[in-house]
Amino acid sequence: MDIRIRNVHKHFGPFIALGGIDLDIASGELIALLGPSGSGKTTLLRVIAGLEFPDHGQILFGGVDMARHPVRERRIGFVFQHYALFKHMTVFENIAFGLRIRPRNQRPSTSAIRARVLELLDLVQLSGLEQRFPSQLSGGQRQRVALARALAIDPRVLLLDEPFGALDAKVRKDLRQWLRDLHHKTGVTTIFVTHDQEEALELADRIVIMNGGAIEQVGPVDQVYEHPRTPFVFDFLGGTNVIAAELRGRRLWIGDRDIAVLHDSIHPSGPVDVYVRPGDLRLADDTAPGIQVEIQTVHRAGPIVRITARTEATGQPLSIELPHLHHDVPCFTVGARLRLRLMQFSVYPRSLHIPERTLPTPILIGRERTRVHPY
Ligand SMILES: Nc1ncnc2c1ncn2[C@@H]1O[C@H](COP(=O)(O)OP(=O)(O)OP(=O)(O)O)[C@@H](O)[C@H]1O
Repeated sequence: MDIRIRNVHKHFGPFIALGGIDLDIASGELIALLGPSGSGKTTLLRVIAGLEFPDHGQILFGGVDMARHPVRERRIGFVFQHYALFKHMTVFENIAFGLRIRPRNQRPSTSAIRARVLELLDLVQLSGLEQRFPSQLSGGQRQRVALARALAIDPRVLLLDEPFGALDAKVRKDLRQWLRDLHHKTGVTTIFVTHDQEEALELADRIVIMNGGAIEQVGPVDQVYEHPRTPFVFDFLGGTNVIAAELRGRRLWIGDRDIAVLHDSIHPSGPVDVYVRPGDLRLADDTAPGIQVEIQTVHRAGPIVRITARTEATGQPLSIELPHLHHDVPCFTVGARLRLRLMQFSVYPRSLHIPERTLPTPILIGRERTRVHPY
C-alpha cells in the first residue's frame, strides 16, 4: 500500500519535532529514514503508526487519510530495537498473539493460526524453534521472531525502528541481507529508521535524510550519495574533507592552483567550499598535476591505508583513504611532498557551510568524476 505524508507538523511544547513533512512512499517500497539523533525519525515513524497524532497534516494510506485514526485501525506491523517479546510465551505463542487477540468473528481457526505461525517461522528461518522461550534465543533470533510477529497480522505497512541497533556488527550485517530477501518475498511497504548510514545505503530502495525535523534530501540511494544536495547530506553520508576554494567564473581555484572547470556551475564567482570524501582523493608524485601536499601520517587499517596530509596552499589537514595496494609505493612516507588529485567532489557556496534546514534550490554546482580539468 502506498503512503503519502502531507505537511505533517508535530510539536512537543515549544519544540518542533516535525516541521512540515511531505513524503510519498510507493507500495512495496523499502525506505530508510536516516539522520542524526533528535532529527525526528522516530517521531515520524510514530506518527505514521498512530502512536502519536500530528498537530497538522495528512497521513494517507492508499489515498485515505489515517492521521486521526487510532493505531489499531491502521494494520501496521512494528519492530523496535528493544521490542521485548513476551517473555512468558513461547516463540509460537508470541507470533500467534496478534491473530489470537482479534475479535472472535475475525479470528482465524486454531489450525489456521498454527499453519500461519509455521509458515512465518519458515519465512524467518526459525523452523523448529517454536517451543523455545525468548530467553533461549540469540538477539538476532529474537528480532526475527519480532518480525514474524509483526508480519502475522498481514500488515499493510511494516515499521522498523532501529531493529538491529542492539545487535553486534556481524549479526547486523547478516540480518541486513536477510531483511532485504524477506522484503523481496513479502513485498510489504517497509519504513525503517536507522542511525547507521551503511545499513541504510545497503538496504533501502530510497533514503530520506532528516535534519532538525525536516527532510533535507530524499532519493534513490546512489543518487543521494552521488549528488548530495547540501553540505549536511554530504557530511552525513561519510567522512568529509572541506577545502576552502574560490570560484572564478567556471574555474575552481585552490590556493594558486586552477584545479577544475565546473561545467554545470550555476553560482557566481566567490569563495566556496569543496567537499571531498577521503576515498575520492589520490596521491601522485610531485611532477603530476594536483594540489601540493605534505604527508603527515600513514596508517594501514585493514584493507585501506589512511593518510593525513597538509595542503601547502591553506595548511589544512586532509584525510585520504587509499586501497592498501597503494601502500607499497615508496613515496607514501611521512614528510613526502606529493600532488593530490580530487577525483570526485561537490562544491557549495561558503555561506552555506553551516547545515541549513531549508534550502530554496539545489546548491550542488559541481561533481566532476571525469571532468577534473588537468590544467
Ligand atoms: N514525547 C516527547 N516529548 C517531548 N519531546 C519529545 C518527545 N518525543 C520526542 N521528543 C523530541 O523530539 C525530537 C525528535 O525526537 P525523535 O525521537 O523523533 O528523534 P530521532 O531522530 O528518532 O532520534 P534518535 O535517533 O536519537 O532516536 C528530540 O529532540 C526529542 O527529544
